[in-house]
Amino acid sequence: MRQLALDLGERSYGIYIKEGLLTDSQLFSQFCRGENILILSNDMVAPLYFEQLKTSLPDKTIHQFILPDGEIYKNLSHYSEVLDYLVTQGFRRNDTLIALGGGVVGDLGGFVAASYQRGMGFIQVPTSLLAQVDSSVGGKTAVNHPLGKNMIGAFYQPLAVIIDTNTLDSLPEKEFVSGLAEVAKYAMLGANEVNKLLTEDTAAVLARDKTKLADLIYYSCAKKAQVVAEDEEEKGNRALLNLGHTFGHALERLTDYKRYLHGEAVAIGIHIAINLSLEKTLIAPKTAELYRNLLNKLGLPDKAEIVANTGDFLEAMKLDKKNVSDKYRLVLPTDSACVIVEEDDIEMMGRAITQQLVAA
Ligand SMILES: NC(=O)c1ccc[n+]([C@@H]2O[C@H](COP(=O)([O-])OP(=O)(O)OC[C@H]3O[C@@H](n4cnc5c(N)ncnc54)[C@H](O)[C@@H]3O)[C@@H](O)[C@H]2O)c1
Ligand SMILES: O=C(O)C(=O)C[C@@H](O)[C@H](O)[C@H](O)COP(=O)(O)O
Ligand SMILES: [Zn+2]
Repeated sequence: MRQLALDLGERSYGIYIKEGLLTDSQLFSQFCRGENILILSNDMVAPLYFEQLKTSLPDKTIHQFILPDGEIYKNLSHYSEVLDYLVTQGFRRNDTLIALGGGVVGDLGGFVAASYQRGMGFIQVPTSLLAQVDSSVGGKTAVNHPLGKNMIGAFYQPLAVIIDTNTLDSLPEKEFVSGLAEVAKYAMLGANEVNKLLTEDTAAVLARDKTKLADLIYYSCAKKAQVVAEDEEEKGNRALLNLGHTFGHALERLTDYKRYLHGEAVAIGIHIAINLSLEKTLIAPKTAELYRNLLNKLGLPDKAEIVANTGDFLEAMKLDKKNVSDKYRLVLPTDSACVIVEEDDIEMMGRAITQQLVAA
């Protein structure tokens, strides 16, 4: 088993990566608190994996809550439905919520766990690539508001992240590729092992070679754990993990969370960030080309088909959580890793956005 720790003092936790962990009852019994367990999942993932997970919890009373599948359901109304269930079933603070699914289930479930009786036990069991390399680690939990992505949430760390890499066998290709955007992000943030796997073993990664994937997940989580351990609540360098997200989140919001998967929107957002880095001469054209080629080779989109003007984009970007003043706070790639810059040149940002838009 590959294993990592996210070092947060008394709230440190382990990230466990191996094929078949869904049925590892020893591992689950180590982290499940209380008598009652709520397995939160959705109507795509639950039919595939709920029963397996249930066998790992023989001594507990198991409840399930199944959300409809999709980003559009990561909202306050579904958050509230889960809370209603916990209250009416008499869950206690000492009980545990297990999020079984992709980032949507993990983000919504984490926010429920954070707020139910001011914090119940929480375990992340991510089943999509994106959730295994990114969303299950680091404690950002949230739901969307119609006007802004992840607008309502909390920092709340899980007790453990248990990654069964076998679940990736059933993940649709488009979702798999979407997860690779966040992996490419780590490469651009200077995670050398991740970069090496993506560039030298591209075919094996795309063919979902088990060993390469386990390595990719391990090194991605290691990079994220290191950044979060140094800045849990995004007071500084954690914002680097937001590369591509200022524009990506605006794109998701302008398309009502329906048209682009999160990773797809982030990939387009990274291209916009590269455009800005080029204009500000923060990056050499050769490095920019390398990054663009990497994203293209992974099968990610580079242009958004959207009926919106740059004004709509810039308006949506105003709600970005990184902003601390009237300026936009952006993460921009350089020849080595990325930098955080404050920007208020609307014209320049408009040009960078326009280059990645095509008429729908
Ligand atoms: N909290 C964080 O740090 C963080 C980081 C990155 C992304 N996110 C959030 O995560 C979400 C995106 O996550 P996602 O890409 O996992 O989306 P998702 O949760 O919608 O899952 C993607 C799709 O794959 C399906 N699926 C998941 N696992 C499967 C499996 N093993 N087999 C078959 N189908 C499976 C899901 O039902 C869904 O249809 C966004 O809401 C994004 O904002 C959060
Ligand atoms: O963990 C982080 O920090 C990230 O920024 C990871 C992102 O991939 C993720 O999409 C996150 O949910 C974005 O956070 P937000 O604060 O911009 O909503
Ligand atoms: Zn993301």
